[in-house]
Amino acid sequence: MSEIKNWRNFRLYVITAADCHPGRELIQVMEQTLIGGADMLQLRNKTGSKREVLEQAKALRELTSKYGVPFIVNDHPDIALEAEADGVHLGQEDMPIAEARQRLGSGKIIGISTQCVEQALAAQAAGADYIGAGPVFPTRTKPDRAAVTTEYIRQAAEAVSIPVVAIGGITPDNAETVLAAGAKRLCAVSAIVGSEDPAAVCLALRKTIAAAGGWQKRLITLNGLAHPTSASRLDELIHLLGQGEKRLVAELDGTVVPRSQWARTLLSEGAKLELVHFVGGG
Ligand SMILES: Cc1ncc(COP(=O)(O)OP(=O)(O)O)c(N)n1
Ligand SMILES: Cc1ncsc1CCOP(=O)(O)O
Ligand SMILES: [Mg+2]
Repeated sequence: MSEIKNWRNFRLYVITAADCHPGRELIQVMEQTLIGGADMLQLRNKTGSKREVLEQAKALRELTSKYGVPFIVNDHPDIALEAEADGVHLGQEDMPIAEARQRLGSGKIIGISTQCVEQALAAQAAGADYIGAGPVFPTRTKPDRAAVTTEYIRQAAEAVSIPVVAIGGITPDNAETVLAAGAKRLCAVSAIVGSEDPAAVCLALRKTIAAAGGWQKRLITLNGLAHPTSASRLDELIHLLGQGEKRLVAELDGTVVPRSQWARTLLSEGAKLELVHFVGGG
């Protein structure tokens, strides 16, 4: 089992697809997803050389570490290890779980793609840490795989106790349907990284997940009072409080956080936050 703190609370998983954003840098696009609230990232590069994948993995490792977000490498346990990723994602035709576990050790996350309940149960029994369930809808990102429909999402959510993440053709327009089928976690690729504004799409998906009750609340202390919040970052909380435009000083656990760092500052359970308005002028 993994040692990465609280990673199971993830709700919005984003996977790279460089062909969806020609002319825009991978790292910049993925940073936008983190700013929008992605809380799990995967590097998926099906065409690059191993050297290129390793370079991208190292860069994404550095980026995700800044945001405290788990980072997974698709298909390549060896690259996951070398880049110090948090884990690997494997499909039914990839390396068997037992072999990947042996290579990675117990501290890394192993995710497995599934398309039916038998595969979900087998993955759980073999020690998978989470399963991907999909494609829920037909998708050009994985064109040869038939859609499993939301019926499988319902079945998978019931069948296993490890986290299930719904994937495939998910957009802000159909997310509610997937959540209504029992998904608590969504993964989207083209709808996010192919958008002009990946942060806005992530925020829209997060809102839908939160509205479905799937966004875990943290209990923090705000100006001395208990305050349950669905915000995971300081900027998000301040926005939810309607204070975004105000002149504010934010002190988190005794340290003043400059406004430029609010988007990178995570709120953990039990955090103590003081928000003080300051009045300018003489
Ligand atoms: C979260 C998640 N779910 C499913 C997949 C697909 O993995 P796989 O079936 O091995 O197909 P490729 O992605 O390797 O083409 C995934 N990568 N991530
Ligand atoms: C990698 C993968 N595995 C199942 S569906 C899928 C692709 C999902 O991409 P999109 O969100 O663009 O449909
Ligand atoms: Mg694979």
